[in-house]
Amino acid sequence: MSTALQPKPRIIGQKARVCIVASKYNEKFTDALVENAIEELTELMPMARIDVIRVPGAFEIPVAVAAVLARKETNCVLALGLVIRGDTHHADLIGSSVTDSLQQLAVEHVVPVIHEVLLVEDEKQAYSRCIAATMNRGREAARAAAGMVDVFAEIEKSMPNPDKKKTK
Ligand SMILES: Nc1c(NC[C@H](O)[C@H](O)[C@H](O)CO)[nH]c(=O)[nH]c1=O
Ligand SMILES: CC(=O)[C@@H](O)COP(=O)(O)O
Repeated sequence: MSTALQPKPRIIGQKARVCIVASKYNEKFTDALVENAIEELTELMPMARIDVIRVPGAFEIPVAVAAVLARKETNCVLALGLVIRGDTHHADLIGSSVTDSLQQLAVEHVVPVIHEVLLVEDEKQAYSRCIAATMNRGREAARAAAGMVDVFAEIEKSMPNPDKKKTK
């Protein structure tokens, strides 16, 4: 399984609204995820408005994503967080519940939700994914977001939805 970053998608020239929902827990790492995601988004989607919402821990991410999607203003949500495995099963419970909820929200609202709520073994794994460049998951999130905004624009162009509001 490749852990390296996927190539950059093409630049999105249109306006779009993107929202980052990130947990604060393990702040040194989650702050770095957010910073990397914003830098990459700014390059790939220069016309996008980027909102950032911070929640206490990874478990709180899905409900905040739900609140954002309920407003129907956003083209893509990036969920960013870091769970470091402890001694109990708590980390796995959070990881699978967050994963299931994010996918359910994306499909239910038909809006891409990018999943970079990471579950790692230790700070070494966290460092290489949140702070170092080679496999930075904040940048990966931004690339996936730009790719999905492009995919949705293509779908809209080839199969216009007459019920859809004109602008987001
Ligand atoms: N241990 C980690 C947590 N734990 C906190 C939970 O996410 C949650 O805030 C709490 O259970 C209250 O509902 N969160 C992380 O994001 N990362 C961790 O390593
Ligand atoms: C994911 C957590 O909240 C976790 O760090 C808790 O640690 P432990 O499993 O040792 O209670």
